[in-house]
Amino acid sequence: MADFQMDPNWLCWDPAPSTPRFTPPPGAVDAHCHVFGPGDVFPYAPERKYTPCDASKEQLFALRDHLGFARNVIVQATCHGADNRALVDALEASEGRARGVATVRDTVTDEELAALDAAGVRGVRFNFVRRLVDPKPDAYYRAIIDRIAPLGWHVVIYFEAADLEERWDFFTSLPTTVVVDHMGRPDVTKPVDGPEFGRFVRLMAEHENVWSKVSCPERLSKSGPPSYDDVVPFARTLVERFPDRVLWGTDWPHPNMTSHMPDDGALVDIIPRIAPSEDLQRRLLVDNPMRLYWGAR
Ligand SMILES: O=C(O)/C=C(\CC(=O)C(=O)O)C(=O)O
Repeated sequence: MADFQMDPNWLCWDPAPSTPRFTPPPGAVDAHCHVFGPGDVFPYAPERKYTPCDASKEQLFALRDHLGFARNVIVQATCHGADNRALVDALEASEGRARGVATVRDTVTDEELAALDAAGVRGVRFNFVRRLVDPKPDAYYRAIIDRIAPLGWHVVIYFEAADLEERWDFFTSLPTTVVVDHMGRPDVTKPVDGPEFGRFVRLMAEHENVWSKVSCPERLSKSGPPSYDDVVPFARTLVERFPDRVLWGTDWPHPNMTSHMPDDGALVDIIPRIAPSEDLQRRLLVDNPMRLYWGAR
């Protein structure tokens, strides 16, 4: 039995989040969350850059119900590397109420891809954040795309704002639907109509296959909890400009937070501030994730 110790000073998820004042529409999807271990059942990957606090599927599903959501999209995190067993276990236990985004290597077999697909995986994640992974050359990712595109899967990319200029040609050449995590991690102390976020808006404006998760105010904010006021204009800009290509997620269990651990109920209460009408809320929380993760391929 593996005996994992979470990193020193690791902030564990909030065991008693508040009940949100905002009621998500029926069928709402938390489209960005993770399961971690438990490490003694699903060991963390040897190549990981952090060892988290365990966060099980049962705990995720309890949070889903507490926050008033119907479904989850569970995203493979780097602490599990390309070992998707914890993810698949959660998908299979979800009774069809969860879909997954996996991490695979370029050596993945067709049988492995078919098994992931049968479990409910609908995309792969490419992570370019250097504190989490050692990014690979573009050709490595292209080889994977050639394998997953026939399945109708999409690609989730996670990068820092500075990477967008450097990898622009690669990101804009991807042939599948591309979902960007956490709005491309803008520096929210810069103006929402300035050149840095302008580049991200241009990415979405010029490339209709690019979607964004309007998630992670707790990671991006400098003004802090519970209202995360400085992040709201960035997320709202994307929701209003691209209402059919945005997704929202809790990011539970909030790995690698160092400033504070968010109250998941307070995160849900930000939704009506970034999606002010019922129509925008329904597209963000129901229509868009259902089309991408539960729709016909
Ligand atoms: O949970 C997230 O989306 C963000 C993460 C963790 C992560 O992406 C990973 O481990 O794969 C982060 O910024 O540390």
